[in-house]
Amino acid sequence: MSGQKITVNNGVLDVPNEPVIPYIEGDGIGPDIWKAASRVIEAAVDKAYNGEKQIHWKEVLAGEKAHDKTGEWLPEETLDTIREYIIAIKGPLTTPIGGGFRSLNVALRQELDLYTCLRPVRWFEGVPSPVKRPQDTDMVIFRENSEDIYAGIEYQKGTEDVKKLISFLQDEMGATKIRFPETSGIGIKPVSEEGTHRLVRAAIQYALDEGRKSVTLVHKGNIMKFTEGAFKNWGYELAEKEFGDKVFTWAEYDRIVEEKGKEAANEAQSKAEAEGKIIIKDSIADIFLQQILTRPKEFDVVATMNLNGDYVSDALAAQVGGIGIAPGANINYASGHAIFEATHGTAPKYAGQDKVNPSSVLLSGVLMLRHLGWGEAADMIENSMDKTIGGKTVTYDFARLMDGATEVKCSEFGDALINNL
Ligand SMILES: NC(=O)C1=CN([C@@H]2O[C@H](COP(=O)(O)OP(=O)(O)OC[C@H]3O[C@@H](n4cnc5c(N)ncnc54)[C@H](OP(=O)(O)O)[C@@H]3O)[C@@H](O)[C@H]2O)C=CC1
Ligand SMILES: O=C(O)CCC(=O)C(=O)O
Ligand SMILES: [Mg+2]
Repeated sequence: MSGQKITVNNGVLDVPNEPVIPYIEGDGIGPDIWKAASRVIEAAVDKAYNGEKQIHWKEVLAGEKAHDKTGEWLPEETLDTIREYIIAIKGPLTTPIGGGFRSLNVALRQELDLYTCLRPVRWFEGVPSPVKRPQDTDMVIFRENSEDIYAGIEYQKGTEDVKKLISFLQDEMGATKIRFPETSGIGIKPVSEEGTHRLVRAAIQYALDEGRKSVTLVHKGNIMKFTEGAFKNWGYELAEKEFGDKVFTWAEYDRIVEEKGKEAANEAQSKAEAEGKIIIKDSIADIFLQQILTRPKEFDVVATMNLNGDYVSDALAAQVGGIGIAPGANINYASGHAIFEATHGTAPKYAGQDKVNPSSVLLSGVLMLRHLGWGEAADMIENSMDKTIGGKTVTYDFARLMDGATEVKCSEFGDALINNL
């Protein structure tokens, strides 16, 4: 196979003109969307660089295809290949509910320590949305990707393990609030200072690099004090310690209120805003879900834990047209490793129908191109998307919400995008 390896030095990528990029096709709708999206990416790269740059795709196996071919759901070879080639892209993978194997998506993130799940949420001209002003939603989610209840530390009802754990909690830790100990399953929620620091650091650095206005720490710290509440406190501490006068935090605001009153605190915040400092604030997760809908302009970069980030990603995607157009990336900023993937899953009822919207995985490819420094090709795809959707040539998910749309198949939408490059 031709092509060269991407290398990384101190977290900085060295990208050859013909990089080898591993891809996982994915389960369910994966093959359909990958086929359409990869063709568009190839065409855009070819056009943007007059054939001087080219991606050499290298298929790696995971999920049902891997199981059929190798008997394993996530072969070690797949992990080794992604470790070696640094950057990869994937389609969605199925996770059984309530039993069976644990999420392969989560396993990939954990194995490669891809601690940031980056999910930008913005509206594209012409995309149908359930809100009146979808253009007001422009946020970038930094979801912690390696900890929380999502880590998969769980014990099933009735097992020896759960009995042992419940006895330990009751007899040695003084827990009195397990309501039905005989019939409980137990899940564990690890949230660490280190994990919080590296995620919040990445979010603030992104806000500075991209000229964003604020970072909101989203948590349920009033109820889960030592996990979600600690996330908030550690986030503020990190912001003040590492970013100093580049930020103004609501923790600082509260201190000014205590010392000098509210008016002085408001003045200090206004001054910080005028000086272009990043405002670091926080919001409790339940009210946050209301406010992103009612006052989306007040939010910009969002840093949160794993489960909150999962919920918030799909909720915000809805505001800008739905999960069919919601990209993402899983990144370790220190090692340089990254896997780009859509926010949505395998949508099994549409598998093999060449029907669904390939935009989420395609826009994940756009994020990947930007990450590689190939912004010209990325811009070209986004412009083509504006033009194609603006011309009302769309897949079923948008067509059902638009008047006068031409509904096309997944592959045909890919063709239209290529024509409009
Ligand atoms: N990163 C990953 O690989 C992820 C994997 N999953 C896994 O996927 C499986 C299915 O999960 P499920 O809860 O059904 O969620 P999905 O995201 O797979 O699908 C839910 C619904 O979202 C809409 N949708 C999803 N993708 C598209 C698309 N490309 N274009 C248009 N509409 C789309 C469809 O809506 P409608 O019915 O309205 O047409 C679909 O029925 C599970 O096993 C889950 O664990 C889930 C999320 C992420
Ligand atoms: O791993 C899964 O099956 C679901 C993951 C998910 O919903 C997400 O990461 O957004
Ligand atoms: Mg999800």
